[in-house]
Amino acid sequence: MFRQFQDKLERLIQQKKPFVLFRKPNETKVELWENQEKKTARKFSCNSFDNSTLIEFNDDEVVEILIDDLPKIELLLPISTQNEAISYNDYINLIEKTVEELKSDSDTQKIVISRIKELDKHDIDLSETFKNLHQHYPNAYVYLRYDVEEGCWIGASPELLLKEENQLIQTVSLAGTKAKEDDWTDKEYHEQQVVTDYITATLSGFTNYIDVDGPFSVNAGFFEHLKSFISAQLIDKDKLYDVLKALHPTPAVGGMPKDLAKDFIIKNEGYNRTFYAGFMGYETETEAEFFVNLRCAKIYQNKVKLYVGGGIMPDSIPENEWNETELKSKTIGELLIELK
Ligand SMILES: C=C(O[C@@H]1C=C(C(=O)O)C=C[C@H]1O)C(=O)O
Repeated sequence: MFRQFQDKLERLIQQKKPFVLFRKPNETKVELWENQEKKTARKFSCNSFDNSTLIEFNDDEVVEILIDDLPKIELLLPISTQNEAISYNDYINLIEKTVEELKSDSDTQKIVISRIKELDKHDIDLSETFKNLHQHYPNAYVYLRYDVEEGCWIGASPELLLKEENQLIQTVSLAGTKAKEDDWTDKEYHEQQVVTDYITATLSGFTNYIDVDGPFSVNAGFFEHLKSFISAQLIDKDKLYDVLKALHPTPAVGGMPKDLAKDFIIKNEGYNRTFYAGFMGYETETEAEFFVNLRCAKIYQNKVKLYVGGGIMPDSIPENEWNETELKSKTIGELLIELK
């Protein structure tokens, strides 16, 4: 399999064709997918936050190898001339504005605000970075996606959006972030409950037997989150995409209510999230699994752009929100490996 994997990767790089590599949670193998531009039972999809872009790869010759055998990945990456990072002061003002919106008589209860943090790092070793993410985040969905126009995205998502197998569906409510040494407060429990309530209400139109287990405090590398495990029985298998569409963006990455929060984000955040906080995943004849594109970065020839955000509630403190995004930026930022 190693030879096949290497040949396929080399061919795709040479032909400048898009591809995606991913390692599912708790696995030790990495899969390589291309778009064969024909209808196949195996499909990988990647959807932008605002639903304006959907990328699909159909591939019935997916190859996989052990992560330790992942060869070098040498790509000609684009150069970024645009500085998209927001300053500390501008971010504080943005959070203040968001808190005002939440306290006003508008119906918004929660809005997730995010930013780009730029790192002056070049010559990233993509293969070694991928291996590093795999080792540090065994429970995450680790991926690398390349496209000549768009460039290279890499990430380690801690958040399952939807898994389906034999009509049993699973998802999680993941929200609330704290440093390991701190204690949880009502603010985070409330923030996470908003997500759980939204997910169960959304699923109730499509499923039977909804079960919620949690919330539990879970380790996310440099910090912790609150997480509930949700499962249910899908009534009609053909409605999987309807469930996905109805869930996305959950209040874990958008806000509540969904449309008001999304409008506020698009008007005020000051940059285009593109694929950050969108979702991606695969489906085969027997199962489907989609993750929220969080803890991700775009790798350029001359820099790295990290995408980080956090849920804002009426009692959020702007400085803490900046610190939370700094902490989240370490998930990928501290694990990047430069070429020797
Ligand atoms: C928005 C992000 O993370 C989400 C927001 C969280 C929060 O507000 O506490 C926690 C987990 C994620 O659902 C991110 O990592 O960029």
